[in-house]
Amino acid sequence: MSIAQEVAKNLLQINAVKLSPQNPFTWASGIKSPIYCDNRITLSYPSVRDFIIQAFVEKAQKFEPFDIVAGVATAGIPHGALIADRMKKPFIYIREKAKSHGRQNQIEGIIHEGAKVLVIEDLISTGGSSIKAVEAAREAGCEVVGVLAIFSYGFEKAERMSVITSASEQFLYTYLNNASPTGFEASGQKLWLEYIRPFIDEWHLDNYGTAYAVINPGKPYRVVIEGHADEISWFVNYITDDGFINVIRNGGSDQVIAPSKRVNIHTKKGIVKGVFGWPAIHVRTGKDANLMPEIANIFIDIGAKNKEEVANMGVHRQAASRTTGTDTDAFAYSNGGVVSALISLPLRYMHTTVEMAHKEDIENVIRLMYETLQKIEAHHNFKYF
Ligand SMILES: O=P(O)(O)OC[C@H]1O[C@H](OP(=O)(O)OP(=O)(O)O)[C@H](O)[C@@H]1O
Repeated sequence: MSIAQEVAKNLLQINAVKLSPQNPFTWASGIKSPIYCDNRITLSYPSVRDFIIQAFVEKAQKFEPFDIVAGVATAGIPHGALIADRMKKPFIYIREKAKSHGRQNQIEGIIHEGAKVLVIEDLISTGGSSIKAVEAAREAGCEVVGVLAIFSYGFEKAERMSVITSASEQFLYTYLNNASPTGFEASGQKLWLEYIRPFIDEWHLDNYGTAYAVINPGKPYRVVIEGHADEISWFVNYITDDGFINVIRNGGSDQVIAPSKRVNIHTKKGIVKGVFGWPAIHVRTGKDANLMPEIANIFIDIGAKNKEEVANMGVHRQAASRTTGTDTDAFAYSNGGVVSALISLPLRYMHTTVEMAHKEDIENVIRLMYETLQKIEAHHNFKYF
């Protein structure tokens, strides 16, 4: 008889398997089931208990080396403690969530960062309880070497445990709901760093606006996983006399999908709500019959009656940064990012023999360069945070 068959036989003999087809049991996950296997009953039968603990220990040995046995509250606690005792290992247990009183712990017992932990459950149905325990151990800086249970119902959901944990899903939503427009990614980068910190050895920022983390620093062979921290957005480009806001792209924003979108305008005074307005279908006649959204004809309405009211709400033009097509780009991208700004001169007929600029504009550009340089102090930190 295999260990699995022996365990099943024992569970049936001690009446741990309960059937109630008329009045189904509710499992921890909320699933209604005609079967309930109460593994706690095994603890009341020394010979069954001993058999199960021995089987656990044999499986646990395959996960060596590990430092700590962790029981999942509550039914995983006694089994975990017995296994730890037999293997002469430290024991901890992990609650479903942190206590609201006392020391407010989710993990009870002594753990240390970098510890290798084997998690013990009594049973796995959806895997929800085990995953929460694994996440808690990971958040505490431990490495989970495996999860063992007396049995699993073999549900696909638990067999194929998602790589997306509730903590990573929560992070994703927090990250997505945080505004992180191109050039202003610091708050998003901070959220990412906060989430990733338990998994990394060190982190850095460069002058180019990159935040990066390193695992196993100093090793000769390196692999980079790269991702964008920025969100596409729009910048306020021009405010009309009657209080409408024209925009310019910040990143690859698509004007075709802009109309009818709700908008948050981030200002020094806080968020100003607005909408991308669009003329109604029945008034789009004549030359406007096939009107398509273009950068020049999309606009944000914040309910202001004129330019002054828009300004009073804290909405102002924002200069947009982009690839310049000049050698400024080469400076900006060199040596891990060099802080660069291109100051352009307004002119007409560029690259023709009649290229012309206004003397006043030339003077103002010189002044702008001078004032800008005056503002840069020695060792000025240009990093995002
Ligand atoms: O894989 P899952 O869908 O999470 O289900 C398994 C969990 O359900 C039971 O816990 P329950 O909360 O019923 O009891 P307990 O508090 O005694 O551990 C069982 O002990 C597991 O912990």
